[in-house]
Amino acid sequence: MKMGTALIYDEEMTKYKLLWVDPVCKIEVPERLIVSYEALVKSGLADRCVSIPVREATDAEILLAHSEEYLEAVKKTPFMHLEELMTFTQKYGDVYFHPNIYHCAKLAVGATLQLVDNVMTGKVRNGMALVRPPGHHSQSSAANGFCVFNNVAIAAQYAKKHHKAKRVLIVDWDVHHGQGVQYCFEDDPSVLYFSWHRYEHQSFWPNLKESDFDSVGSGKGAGFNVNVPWNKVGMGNSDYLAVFFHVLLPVAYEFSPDLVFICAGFDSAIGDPEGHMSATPDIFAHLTHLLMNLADGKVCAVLEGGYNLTSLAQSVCQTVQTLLGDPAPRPAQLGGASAPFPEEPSSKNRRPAQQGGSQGPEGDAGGDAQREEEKVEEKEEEEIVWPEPLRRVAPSLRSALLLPDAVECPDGCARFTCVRACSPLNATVLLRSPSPPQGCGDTAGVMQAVLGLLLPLGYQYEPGLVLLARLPGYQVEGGLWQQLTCLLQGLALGHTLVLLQVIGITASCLLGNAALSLGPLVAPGPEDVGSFERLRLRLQTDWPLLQTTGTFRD
Ligand SMILES: CC(O)(O)NCCCCN
Ligand SMILES: [Zn+2]
Repeated sequence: MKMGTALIYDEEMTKYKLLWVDPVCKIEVPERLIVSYEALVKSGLADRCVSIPVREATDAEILLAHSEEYLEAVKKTPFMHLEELMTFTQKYGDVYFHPNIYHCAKLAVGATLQLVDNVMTGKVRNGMALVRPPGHHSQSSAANGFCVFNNVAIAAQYAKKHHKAKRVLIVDWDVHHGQGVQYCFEDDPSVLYFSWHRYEHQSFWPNLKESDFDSVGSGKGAGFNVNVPWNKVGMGNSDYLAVFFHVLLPVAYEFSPDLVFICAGFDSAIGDPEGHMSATPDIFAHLTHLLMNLADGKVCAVLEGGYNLTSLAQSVCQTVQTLLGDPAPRPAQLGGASAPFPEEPSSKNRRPAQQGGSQGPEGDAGGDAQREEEKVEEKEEEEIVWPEPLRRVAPSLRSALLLPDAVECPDGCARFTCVRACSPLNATVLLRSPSPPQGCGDTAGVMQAVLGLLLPLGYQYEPGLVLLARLPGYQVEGGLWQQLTCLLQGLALGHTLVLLQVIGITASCLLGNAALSLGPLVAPGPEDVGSFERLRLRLQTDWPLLQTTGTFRD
């Protein structure tokens, strides 16, 4: 199984900015990329990644999701002077142009396609493209929401065309609805688009009726568009995990994609001036981990939004460190709606005053009003603090095995005589016993129980150790066993003790490899569904993460 995480970034994409006063666009600053990349370098994560160079997208690639006339119009912007750029910008909503933004937009698409090439050809297992301008709002003939070309929509079309991808999953955890992606794949059953987004009954930007939960796609694409609108702010870690367990993951496993994109916008993190959500940066480690066993681990994360420079940098690091295979941290603040953090934070996580950005033309009238508004906003922002994510240390030895002498030790594992001796991340005790009877329960039913019961319970219980036993009588077939072994490593900081008869397929998971895809799942049997639902209803009063109805009623 291929290892390695690609990181695609080029500082050229920091070389455009807002050239006039625009209170809506002033948050989209070059520093977003700078602080993210610097945090990856400072934490040592950048060095652990495979650095892949960016390239410019070709016209043909851009035309996979945009019209000729739009591309031709954008091609003219490098030669425009300020007034022409402002006039051109007026044609679109909540976006700005700059003489260098066309070049950067081609690099953002090209970087995303480089990531797809390296993942789909197995040169790396997964990766992240740190790009700007973002993409998920731009449409066939329109720039929108700081986006010029739709990086992920183009890349999904590209993966289908050039890498024969049959089913592509796009998970959009940005706090804004990526309507550009939804429009692009509206009637396409080969691309499943999932988005949660701040909505507040259509009162939040982009104020679209089609961002509501009843937009499910059309024609052959009906059912392949999943919108989760947040009708209030302050959604937290429990809400995000509950949506993954009870909505996204069952659909994603049934869809069984051969490639996963993440529209990785971090304005859904705490402290963001757009999102006003309460989820802490460490939650992106868990969201990433829960997606990494789809598509045989082929995950391409592409930066979208994120405007609090502190939570953005922390969230990017949490995401990349998980793509690298490090165990996820203990999730903070689980158990129902997020509670306000203690007054005295362990660190001063504050949004630094915006450097650079919108210095309008001299003597502009808006200056004082804008400074007033900024003071109000800064004050509001100042109150939001959160704990610094804990350092996640991956032990040098990932997996150790206690084996009978005659049994060969799989590559990458270490034979040990006692767990304490080498304090590995996980450990396995191999039991000698007659070959196990065949599996029980159907795959879909077991996966439904894993996603809808076992994982929510496990996250709420926060065990110090996960004990996995594959013993006679209650066998699950290999692919399921791998999914279970991988998914449960998101708990207990990855400390997993496995008791089993057969080592091969399990060792691969314990070494951090992705579980093999289960293939498209059929509906679980009615008796499974019934017993599962009765159990969930009985348990949910004690385990809020099992709740699926009360959580979302606004
Ligand atoms: C990429 C993005 O989703 O963060 N853009 C947000 C634009 C907001 C305009 N009011
Ligand atoms: Zn956004």
